[in-house]
Amino acid sequence: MIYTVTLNPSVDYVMKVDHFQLGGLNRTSWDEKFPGGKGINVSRVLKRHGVSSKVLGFIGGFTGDYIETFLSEEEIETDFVKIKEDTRINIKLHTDDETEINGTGPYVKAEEISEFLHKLDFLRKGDIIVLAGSMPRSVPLSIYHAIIHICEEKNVSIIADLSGEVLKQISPSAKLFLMKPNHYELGELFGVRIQGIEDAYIYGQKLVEKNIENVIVSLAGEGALFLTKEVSYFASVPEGAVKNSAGAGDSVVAGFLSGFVNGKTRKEAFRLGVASGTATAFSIELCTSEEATKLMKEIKITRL
Ligand SMILES: Nc1ncnc2c1ncn2[C@@H]1O[C@H](COP(=O)(O)OP(=O)(O)O)[C@@H](O)[C@H]1O
Ligand SMILES: O=P(O)(O)OC[C@H]1O[C@](O)(COP(=O)(O)O)[C@@H](O)[C@@H]1O
Repeated sequence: MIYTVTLNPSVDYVMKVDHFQLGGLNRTSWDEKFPGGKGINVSRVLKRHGVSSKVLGFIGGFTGDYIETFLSEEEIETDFVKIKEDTRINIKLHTDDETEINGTGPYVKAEEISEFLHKLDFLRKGDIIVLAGSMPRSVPLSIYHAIIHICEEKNVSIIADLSGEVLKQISPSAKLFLMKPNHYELGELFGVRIQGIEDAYIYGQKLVEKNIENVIVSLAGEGALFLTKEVSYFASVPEGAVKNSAGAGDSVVAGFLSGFVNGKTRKEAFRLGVASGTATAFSIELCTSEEATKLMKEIKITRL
């Protein structure tokens, strides 16, 4: 079974504002709401690729109800810990640029954190867990150490799509099946600025040396790198009109994972991951399986 963990889900409020004026009254020319949060996006794209998973995390209030209903309508299984405060709303503002404002998230009580950790009792050998996204401020970093400890004891494979301090804390010691930083997160991890594919390769290799089995470094419109001890690939992506890149990275993780569990080679799983990421960037919502499959032939993979 695949589990995705989103400790800090969100309602993503995507809005388009023409002629945006900072400090003025602006009106949207288009707006839409979607459930968000990285693990949730991974589960939604997995489902579109025909792979089932269960969504875990903290959820609360009217925003939490919206997310649960939305996921249940898409026939995605959830097992959230219900918390008292509202799940956050993240703003995705489309002007000439894409600007994101992500909320800090609700207050989560100590007993709600314990309830979450107890839920992990059902993990079994061979399961895969995807740990993705930020944490509400009230949740201590130690929750990830606890989750990783449980997974290691139970022989559960861990995929990490984390950033900032969390990533810094867990990556030196955790045995991970897959890690997918974007170039910015990779740079943050090593205290450097990643400028281009060569830098991404150098620092991505450092993660492979730390015993991370598969590393994907995504570089937005520049493509992505796939690095392992045995082999490394670069995938180029086609040019196209970016409609909404929120969820593109999550789609890379979901595409790779669906390819992997369906028995594709790692190279082809990587291709499906990158195609899924680009298909999501080129659409308003997360990609469909058809959109990703259609792009597969345009993803050129080079062995490094
Ligand atoms: N401008 C773009 N053109 C084509 N593909 C894109 C573009 N931006 C993102 N993607 C696709 O989405 C993937 C993830 O994007 P990236 O921005 O690196 O990750 P994240 O969403 O985690 O920040 C890229 O590897 C690529 O496949
Ligand atoms: O937990 P964080 O880091 O605040 O990120 C949450 C945001 O990330 C997203 O999951 C999108 O992530 P990616 O663009 O990295 O794939 C949004 O749906 C959500 O608003």
